[in-house]
Amino acid sequence: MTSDTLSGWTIVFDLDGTLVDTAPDLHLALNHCLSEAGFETVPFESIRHMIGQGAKAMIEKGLAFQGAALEPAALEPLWQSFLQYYEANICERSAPFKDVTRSLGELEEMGATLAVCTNKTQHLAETLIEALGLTDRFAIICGADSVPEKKPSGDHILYTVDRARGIAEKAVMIGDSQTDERAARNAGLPFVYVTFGYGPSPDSWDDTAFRASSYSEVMSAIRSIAMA
Ligand SMILES: O=C(O)COP(=O)(O)O
Ligand SMILES: [Mg+2]
Repeated sequence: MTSDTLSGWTIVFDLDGTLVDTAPDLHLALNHCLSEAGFETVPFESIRHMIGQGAKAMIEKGLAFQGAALEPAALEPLWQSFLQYYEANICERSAPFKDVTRSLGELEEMGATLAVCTNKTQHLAETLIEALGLTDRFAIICGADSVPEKKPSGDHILYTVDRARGIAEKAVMIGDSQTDERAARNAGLPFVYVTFGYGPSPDSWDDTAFRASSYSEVMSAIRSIAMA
């Protein structure tokens, strides 16, 4: 591939489970807020299925895991406690997945613009990416609270592409969950599903969806999309 193969292309990445393995730190923060409020903690193996729709949804799933539920107002203090703990301990054990840093560099060399579209809050997403030294890689980081409707709304992705000064016709979404796949479909973007994240895997596949079990497969998928 020539060095400008991806010129004009915007590659949009989900954050948790796609760029960064955040499960260990999210697990500690979730258990902190649950136990502080007098609930049981949840085992690490269960956390993967609770990530992907934002922190509030994760806390609700942590409660449901033990047969509990709270009204929105009663959930608020747990959410605040989660946010406070997580912000202070956001990058204790979190790390980019294998080959992420190298692949981002290669995409940049090929002329692509890189962006993050995440259901994390804007502040937490920026804090994590900064802690990992990756801020300069991205034209834009677009958190759930910086758009009117978060993923699975396609608008979250389209807004991200627009703010990265890209165009939807030359954009790809990379993500680890059904939420990402639905958002990509709603936005009309090709989608690359990474199998090493937290899932759940998409419930529908068409010819615009690719499956990648490593960053080298992510790179191949992006190449075939751009060359189609
Ligand atoms: O924090 C979450 O639950 C989701 O974040 P993601 O959209 O980056 O996967
Ligand atoms: Mg994710």
